[in-house]
Amino acid sequence: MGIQIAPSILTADFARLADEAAAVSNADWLHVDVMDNHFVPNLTLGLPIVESLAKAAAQPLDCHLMIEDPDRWAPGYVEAGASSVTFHAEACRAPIRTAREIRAKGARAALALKPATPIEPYEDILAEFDMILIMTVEPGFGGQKFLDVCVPKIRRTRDLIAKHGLDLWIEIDGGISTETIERCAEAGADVFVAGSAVYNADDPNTMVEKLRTLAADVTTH
Ligand SMILES: O=C(CO)[C@H](O)[C@H](O)COP(=O)(O)O
Repeated sequence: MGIQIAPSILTADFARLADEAAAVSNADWLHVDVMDNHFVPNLTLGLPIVESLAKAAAQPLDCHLMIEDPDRWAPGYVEAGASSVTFHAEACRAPIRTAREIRAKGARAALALKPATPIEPYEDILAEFDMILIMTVEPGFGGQKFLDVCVPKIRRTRDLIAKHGLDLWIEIDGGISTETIERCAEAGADVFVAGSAVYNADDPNTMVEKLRTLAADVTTH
């Protein structure tokens, strides 16, 4: 699939979401951060807005659930129109069942890891997923500083995927900019979430292309 850029609408104007989606028309995905004020200390949006955005946006929706009890809610996001649904390892009670439900409904299933959560305990269930999302900030807010300490986990995840001969994408989320994207791409990431770097840029579409080029130039896997 190559390098993919997923602008996060967390930094967009929530009153103009359709226009904000159109402003990143050359992005591969629209990244939608669903926060419940329990799993993370912030509250954003839920199923009704995802359902409307799925109809209004040209890009497929990449829904990142930062919520408690994703086992209950995740399949509903596929029904609402998400093409990829990510839930957190730290919040999920039945990751295999939930991933299978997401896939059975026709979307890609992804497992997210907070910065202090290792990938190794999930090695045996990697094949249940289409993507691993590695957080490079503590989840909850846009505009935070990239955590360099997460980069070795990207490399270890890429090695585990190769060891098992799988075809998973690795998505990176948090503090991604022209300053930080190359070290993540070098380590093996291929899907890049960027909120403030894209939506605070003078021209969001130009920034999407700049990020894509920087990552593609250093990708080796
Ligand atoms: O999941 C998130 C926060 O929990 C956001 O997607 C992420 O932080 C993107 O924002 P930025 O690129 O500004 O860091």
